[in-house]
Amino acid sequence: MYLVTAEQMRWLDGETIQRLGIPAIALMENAGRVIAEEIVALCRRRGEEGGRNAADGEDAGLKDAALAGAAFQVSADHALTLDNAAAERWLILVGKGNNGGDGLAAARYLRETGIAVTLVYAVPPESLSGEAALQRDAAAAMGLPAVVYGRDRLDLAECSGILDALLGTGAAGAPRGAYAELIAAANSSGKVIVSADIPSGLNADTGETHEPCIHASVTVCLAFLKRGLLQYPGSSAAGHVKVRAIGIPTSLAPESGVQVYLLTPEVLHAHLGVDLARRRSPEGHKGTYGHVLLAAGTLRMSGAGLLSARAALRAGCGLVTWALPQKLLPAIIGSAPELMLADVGGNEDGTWHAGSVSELLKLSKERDVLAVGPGLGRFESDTEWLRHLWEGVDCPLVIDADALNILAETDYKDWASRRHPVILTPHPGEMARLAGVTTAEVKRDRIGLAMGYAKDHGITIVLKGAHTVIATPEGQAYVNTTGHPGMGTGGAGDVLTGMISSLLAQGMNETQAAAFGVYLHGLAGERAARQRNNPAAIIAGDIIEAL
Ligand SMILES: NC(=O)C1=CN([C@@H]2O[C@H](COP(=O)(O)OP(=O)(O)OC[C@H]3O[C@@H](n4cnc5c(N)ncnc54)[C@H](O)[C@@H]3O)[C@@H](O)[C@H]2O)[C@@H](O)CC1
Ligand SMILES: [K+]
Repeated sequence: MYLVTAEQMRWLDGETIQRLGIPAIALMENAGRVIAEEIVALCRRRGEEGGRNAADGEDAGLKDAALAGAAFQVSADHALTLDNAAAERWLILVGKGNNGGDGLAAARYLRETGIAVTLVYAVPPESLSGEAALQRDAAAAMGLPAVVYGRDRLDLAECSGILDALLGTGAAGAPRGAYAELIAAANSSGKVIVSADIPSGLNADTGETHEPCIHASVTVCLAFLKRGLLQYPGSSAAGHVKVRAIGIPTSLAPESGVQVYLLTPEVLHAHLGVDLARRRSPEGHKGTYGHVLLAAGTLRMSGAGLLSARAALRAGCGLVTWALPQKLLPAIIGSAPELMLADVGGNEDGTWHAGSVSELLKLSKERDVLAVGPGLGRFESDTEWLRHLWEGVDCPLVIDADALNILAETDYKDWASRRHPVILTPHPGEMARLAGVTTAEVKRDRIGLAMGYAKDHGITIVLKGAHTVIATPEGQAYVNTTGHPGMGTGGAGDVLTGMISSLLAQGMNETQAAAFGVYLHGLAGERAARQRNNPAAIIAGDIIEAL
């Protein structure tokens, strides 16, 4: 599934209208219809929860008896049929553009089901133009009641739900005037809100929410997912997102320049070529599945290394060698018998020493991946140390945690010189240090920033957080959907580093390893949450055990 920008969406709309010859009003009719269907579905769920369909059994019995002898059967349009329609009163907030037009079309379909609707125009209806004006006239001809905000009396307390069709992908900047007032009033009404396409007040590309922004329970996203719906805080404002087709062919998408995908099993398999079944050769042995070298851990943060190493093994590689300061050895020996340990010297207090670089370079010759960073800490001349690894290690590099902070401080930026792939796995704070911006700037557009950085530097970025973004050197990005807030726990990132390294060692390319690693990590977190019965109880080790 694609994730588009507002500009790409405009291009796709335009091509459908011009190249395919589908009139814009037809697309708007489809939009109105699918929005109405989702509102009906929501009302039905609400009715069922309220136990209002208690008499259904009796009805069904009668219908069965009547149909038993019938040769000819007719059924109503189920998607637009609602038993308790008379109990519903919806306000349709209508903006000036095509988003408002979608709302007007939806209002007509809703009225057909028996739901009472009132149109609330944010601007005088005379100011609507194009297809939106056609919809305005159709609604008026059908006799739908309408008020104009600021001119007529309006009481939001009298409705059972609100359709937000104020602003869509054509919005520019923070909602102004009547738009802002209606958004604020809708949010404070306590009523259920459904947004047409995107919540009004949301930046469709970045997920930034302007002040004010609609807080919807459901967003009926039209044709293609908009990037902003997958980025926070936009994700929270959108509520449950339903993507509905309106007649714009998916086959046009590649030409629109879209480069961002939702990370689903289908994308992993069909687009990225990942073998989801993870078949192993009957002839395979530990040497077949790759060997990870991990440089991680200090005396005070030995757990980070241990978690990474164990996660790598659980993710399927044949062997893991953990290179660590000598002082850690007595504490670690026996804690994970499957691991190989390599003493690389170090300081008296159990921290790393820059002199370890020659031993690491030697060790890396026999290994398929070097993962560096979890619990590494900082030490004297660490920037030189990392530069030597960068230049000298003849296999893919995965760089995490403190190693990212070291990298951010080096002036060594000869990224293109590496023959083998580099994967960086920053959280937003580390990403900010790498890119020389603030954490707030990273969060303002996680997808855009990760894509730009990965492409500029020819590396793969795994920007962690809710909906982790994987950005490739070729300029594509994948946005993850697995996982949950319970995974915000110490060590979860170390586990991910181990998993990605393990998949690389098993022969996946850097995009496959990063994307599949992130996806599996989230899935394992979900399984761990089910096993514990509560996401809050999860610790990083549970994620490893759930693999
Ligand atoms: N063919 C198409 O283009 C289709 C578009 N669709 C709908 O059309 C939407 C995009 O429509 P438009 O491009 O007309 O734009 P919008 O309907 O999103 O809104 C643009 C209008 O809102 C006003 N406006 C913009 N920013 C504002 C702000 N900050 N404060 C107050 N007023 C502001 C301006 O008057 C502008 O004309 C989509 O989100 C979707 O809902 C659908 O009807 C399907 C087909
Ligand atoms: K909207």
